[in-house]
Amino acid sequence: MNLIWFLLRSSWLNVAIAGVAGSISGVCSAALIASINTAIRASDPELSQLFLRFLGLVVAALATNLISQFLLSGLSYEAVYKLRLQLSNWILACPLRHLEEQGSNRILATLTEDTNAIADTIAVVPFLCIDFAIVVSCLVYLCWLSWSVFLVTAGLLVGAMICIQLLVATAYGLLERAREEQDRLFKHFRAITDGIKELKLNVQRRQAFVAENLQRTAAASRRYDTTSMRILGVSLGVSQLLFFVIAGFLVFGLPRFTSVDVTVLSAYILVVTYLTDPLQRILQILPGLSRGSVALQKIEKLGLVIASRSEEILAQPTTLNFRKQICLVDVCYTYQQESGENFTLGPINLMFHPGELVFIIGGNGSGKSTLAKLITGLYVPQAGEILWDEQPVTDKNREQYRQLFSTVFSDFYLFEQLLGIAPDLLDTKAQNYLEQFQLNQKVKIDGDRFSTIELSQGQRKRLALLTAYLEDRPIYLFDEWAADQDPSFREKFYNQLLLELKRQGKTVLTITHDDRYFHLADRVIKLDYGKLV
Ligand SMILES: Nc1ncnc2c1ncn2[C@@H]1O[C@H](COP(=O)(O)OP(=O)(O)OP(=O)(O)O)[C@@H](O)[C@H]1O
Repeated sequence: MNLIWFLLRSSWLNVAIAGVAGSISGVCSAALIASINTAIRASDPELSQLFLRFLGLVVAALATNLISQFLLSGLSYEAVYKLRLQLSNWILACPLRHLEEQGSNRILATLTEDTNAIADTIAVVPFLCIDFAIVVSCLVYLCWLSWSVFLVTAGLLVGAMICIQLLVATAYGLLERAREEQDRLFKHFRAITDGIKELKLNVQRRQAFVAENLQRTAAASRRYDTTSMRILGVSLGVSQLLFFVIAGFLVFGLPRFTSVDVTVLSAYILVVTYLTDPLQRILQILPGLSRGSVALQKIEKLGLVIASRSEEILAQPTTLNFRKQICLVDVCYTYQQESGENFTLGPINLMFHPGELVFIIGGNGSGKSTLAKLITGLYVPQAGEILWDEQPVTDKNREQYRQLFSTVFSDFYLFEQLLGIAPDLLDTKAQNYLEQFQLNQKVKIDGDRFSTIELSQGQRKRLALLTAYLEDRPIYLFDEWAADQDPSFREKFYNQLLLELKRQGKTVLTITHDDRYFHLADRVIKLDYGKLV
């Protein structure tokens, strides 16, 4: 049902018009059956008038059917289009930690599998509406013919439908489990693409990965899918049998209990036979609706909607001020892990001023990157607060606060395009930086696009640095930037680039292990297992 609500929310007026047109189409179809039934028993003079009525009904049924399908098809794809954009916006507005907890494989599965499942399902909704209208109208006609026979027929129909729906519900549960397995499968697919080198270089690892992870999950997904499809097949078979059972009961059974007019009986057989197709289609489409509903539920379970509303999102970039200091006051952050092994950073008390060069050092796993995510506003402190020029950073201004920073994290992402950067900067400054970072032989800037990003890791980091320079924010944060650089460029980074940024009045925070250059910093902050030392 939530799928129908989802459609209704997209444009209730179009749904209403399509619903009315579909209902008229269904009523006309039932009226066509009724007029065929009357024509069989009619005398010659009545036939010409009945024929005209028949023609009129054919035209009306066709026209309203087309209107309904046309409107609903447009609407379905509009709804999917909106859903795709909305989902992406929700993800973009979600706090980073929430997305990390959900895992990229689940998010990817939602963006691809779930939206496709919804698109496929929604495409059949128009047919469902029309078939539903036909069934209801035919039932009304049957009731008008003879309510006592109708009660018996309807009783049989309802009983059979309940059986079928029980089967469909079982299949629905299995489909849900198949979808859970697909999340896991996505994780393994990522392991294949991201870990291809490690898998190629070690046959035992590859075989174990395929046998224990990939094959097992794929097999479980196949098992659930196959069983659910088999159950749906059984439900289809039962539904086909249903019509013979009803027709058989009307012809052989009912006359034994009560006297039934032969014309009523033949009309009933005609209508029940006619109903076979739309009813079967409905029963076939319903499982599809289940698939779409499972997909919608998956999207809801990700909690993107609620999480994305937790902080205010800027509609337009605003001017950035950083005049006095950024203060971390008793800031704490704990990773809650299912294994129970929690890591806590803090309480941290720190202050950063404009024009300061600060090095953040510490052993592996001491919390440097976590601190960087807290300072840049990507993580929200669980205790304590951050003050920006004496104003607390809250859900209302966190997005604005984040715009103070240009960063190159150790797991940075390099966009092929220089997005959101003024074209005049691209023509002048970008070219200079390419030369300064010794990349001009390798990379060109065509419009707002790098000619290539197929580069060594060190070169890609230089391009990321170029992007950060073009952003020209008051605070720069580099997470082990120099780790992949050759000695001469590393020297240049510490002795020239960082000092130049400082001279320009930028605050530069650098996570580093290069103790040869610690003397250059105004301050060195050391972390040891989440505490400042
Ligand atoms: N996404 C995460 N989920 C759960 N725990 C995490 C996550 N990221 C880090 N941790 C935990 O936080 C601790 C600190 O990690 P962090 O990445 O901040 O350390 P680091 O000092 O930057 O390490 P390195 O020098 O190796 O980059 C780790 O020991 C780990 O237990």
